[in-house]
Amino acid sequence: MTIRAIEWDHTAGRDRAGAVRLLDQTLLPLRTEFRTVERTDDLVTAIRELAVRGAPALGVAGALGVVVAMDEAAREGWDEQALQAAVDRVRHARPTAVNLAWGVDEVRPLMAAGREAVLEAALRLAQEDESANRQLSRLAADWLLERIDRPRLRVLTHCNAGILATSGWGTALGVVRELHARDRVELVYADETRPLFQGARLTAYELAKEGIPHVVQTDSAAASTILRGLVDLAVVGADRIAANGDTANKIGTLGVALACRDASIPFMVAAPWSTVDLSMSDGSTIEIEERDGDEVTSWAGIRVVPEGTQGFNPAFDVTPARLVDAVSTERGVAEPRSGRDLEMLARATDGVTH
Ligand SMILES: CSC[C@@H](O)[C@@H](O)C(=O)COP(=O)(O)O
Repeated sequence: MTIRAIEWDHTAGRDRAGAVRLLDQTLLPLRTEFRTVERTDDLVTAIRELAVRGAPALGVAGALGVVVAMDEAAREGWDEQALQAAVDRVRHARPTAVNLAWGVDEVRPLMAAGREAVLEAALRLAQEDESANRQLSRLAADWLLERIDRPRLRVLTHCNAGILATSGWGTALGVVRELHARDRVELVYADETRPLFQGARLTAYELAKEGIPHVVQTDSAAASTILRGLVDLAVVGADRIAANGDTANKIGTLGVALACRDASIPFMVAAPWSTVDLSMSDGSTIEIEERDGDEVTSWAGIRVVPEGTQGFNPAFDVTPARLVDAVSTERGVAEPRSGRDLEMLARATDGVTH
């Protein structure tokens, strides 16, 4: 699958100076449509609506968002304060995935060097994301195949951590793709991922395109599927990983991890280093995005709860390090449950780039 969730279109935009091109993920899998974004607030809206989503893709959105803001400032005659405020709006569009702020912060210092320098850095960041994903997928597959003695693996995943959530290849689904390339996948159980169905709509879309055997199950089936012995491992992406291995990911991930622990099967997190937040020693201070309750109380625009009943809609949960067997990154595989956490991996690989 060669589709890109987010890229820079060099000739798009009103004056053909370039603009962000997003695959509108709110419409998949029924429609494949793209949004051309050349205004900061349209990018913020696209991020909030989840037209572009997934932590690594949000990192790219953050970095390219700085270019969008600079171009808009030039067009509209904004002063420096208005420009910086626009960049901040992108940076804070969603709170949980550290990649979004990271993407902005990576290129922001280059603003003084001019728009081309920022654009070049943002495009490099996107490229590096894809190569990081490929590397962490290879390392993850090696780790898993050393530990699970089966010709082909039955894999459970939650939400969407594939091509659509990154600038290419994918993280958790990148691991699945790597295993599939080695002819080691029997079946993927994709949790549908309520309330916005990233698993049913997006993960199934990617797996189908790749020809990887899969089924979609309700989120509430996951624990039972695991305890019935139908699954050999779970692999998920992450929005933020604290130094000790506590991991924020899509709501429902924690239940998967608890079931994996009870069944004594590996629970793996797959994420590029840009998702690791060493400034947080543990996950207790990770801000959990709370989304509109209507996403829970309605389905396809139809209200499914009684009038007057409110929805509660935390978008992420934090899985404690004690439940995380492995975190595969491009810098290596940490094993938080055994005490080999991200801090240790950082120290061991300081200065190592892949
Ligand atoms: C490689 S994507 C990792 C995570 O960002 C993903 O698992 C996830 O939870 C995405 O949530 P979303 O709300 O769709 O942005």
